[in-house]
Amino acid sequence: MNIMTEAATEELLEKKMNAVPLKMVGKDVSVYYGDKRALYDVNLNVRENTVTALIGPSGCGKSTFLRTLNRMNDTIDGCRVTGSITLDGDDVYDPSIDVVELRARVGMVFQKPNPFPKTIYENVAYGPRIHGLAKSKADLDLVVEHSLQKAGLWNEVKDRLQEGGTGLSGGQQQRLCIARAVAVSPEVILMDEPCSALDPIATAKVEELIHELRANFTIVIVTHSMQQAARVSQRTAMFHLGNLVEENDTDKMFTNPDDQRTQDYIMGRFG
Ligand SMILES: Nc1ncnc2c1ncn2[C@@H]1O[C@H](COP(=O)(O)OP(=O)(O)OP(=O)(O)O)[C@@H](O)[C@H]1O
Repeated sequence: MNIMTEAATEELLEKKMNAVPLKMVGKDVSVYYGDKRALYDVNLNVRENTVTALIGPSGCGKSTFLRTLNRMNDTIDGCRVTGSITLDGDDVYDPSIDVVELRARVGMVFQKPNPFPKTIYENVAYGPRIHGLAKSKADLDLVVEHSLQKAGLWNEVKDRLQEGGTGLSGGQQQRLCIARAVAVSPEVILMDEPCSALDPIATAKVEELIHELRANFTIVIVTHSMQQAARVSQRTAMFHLGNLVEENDTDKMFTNPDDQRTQDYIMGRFG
């Protein structure tokens, strides 16, 4: 019988994870809102075709870090980022980077479903059209269909593509936003508490979807729910007061974390 010691199991896990290529790398990332520092020298790797969950108490900097990955912080007045973030080895803050292009490669799904006030079809077709990803109307129809399929929404909407996206239920709207993100063939999808406005059934559907999307995309998700982090992610990063406390295999993080602060947070002792 082969009984592995805890240390051997951890070593094996680490070896396995180290074999997964790095998609995005954050090095010494600090973020300031005016004079206020929100992140302190964060070093965090995002691995390919992996779901990485960002957890930690309110205000610890999860969303701030998430937004550095596709430069959404650029849109906030007075926000300054130092350190470096790379995507496939390229600095995303390099002045020569086209930010629109970057956000197509690193897409985002927000907390509150925010479909455009347009038809279901147009919500999904808009991105591929502006990025020139479809050569003909037939091409575009296919992109729309495939994106809605990947978002697990096609069967529910295929007969009402010309109806308004805002007429869908909250859960359907969020899956429509996921279809919209997927439509431009991103490499990374950032999700900022994507289920916080959804009921348990819609949440379960989105979580199932995250599982499926991992085959084709790299996903980073901010969540307040530790159960959700445990269910959907393979890696978890714990933030506290703007610091990255620990980044680890999700199972290990929730059973035997390295840092006492993670243990305390998981046990509900703060936050
Ligand atoms: N636009 C902003 N202007 C000024 N300060 C900000 C801004 N956005 C965030 N902050 C501050 O930066 C810190 C980190 O906030 P952030 O939203 O990243 O935390 P979070 O962990 O995602 O929190 P929550 O779980 O409550 O969403 C907080 O102190 C917050 O008040």
